Amino acid sequence: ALELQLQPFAVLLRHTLDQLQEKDNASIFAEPVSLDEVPDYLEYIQTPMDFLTMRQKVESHKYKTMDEFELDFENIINNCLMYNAKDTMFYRSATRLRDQGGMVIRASRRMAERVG
Ligand SMILES: CC(=O)c1c[nH]c2ccccc12
Repeated sequence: ALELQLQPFAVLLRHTLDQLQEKDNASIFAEPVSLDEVPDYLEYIQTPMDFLTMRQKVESHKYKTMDEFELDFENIINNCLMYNAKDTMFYRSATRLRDQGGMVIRASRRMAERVG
């Protein structure tokens, strides 16, 4: 497809994002944490991140490398591990997403090297 020629990296990141979001089956990372629901969130979390924001960054070509993309993904995880207590579904979902997502990103890195 023409798109693959013009923006192979964006296609790869979009596909990677789709695979990462499949691991978030409760969709707790799908959108920014609501500051209405969680008014104290920004007292604890300096750089909020979520999959919707990442998707917008992919579409606007904000990610130049897989490292930048992975930093935002790690941010989603670490924010959740910091804000939520260990005995919560949120905390456990973050550790599971970290483990399962790690494999997804490693595979995408290898693909990026090939497309490189
Ligand atoms: C990802 C995350 O931490 C959250 C996602 N939704 C939430 C609602 C209340 C408190 C935390 C959250």
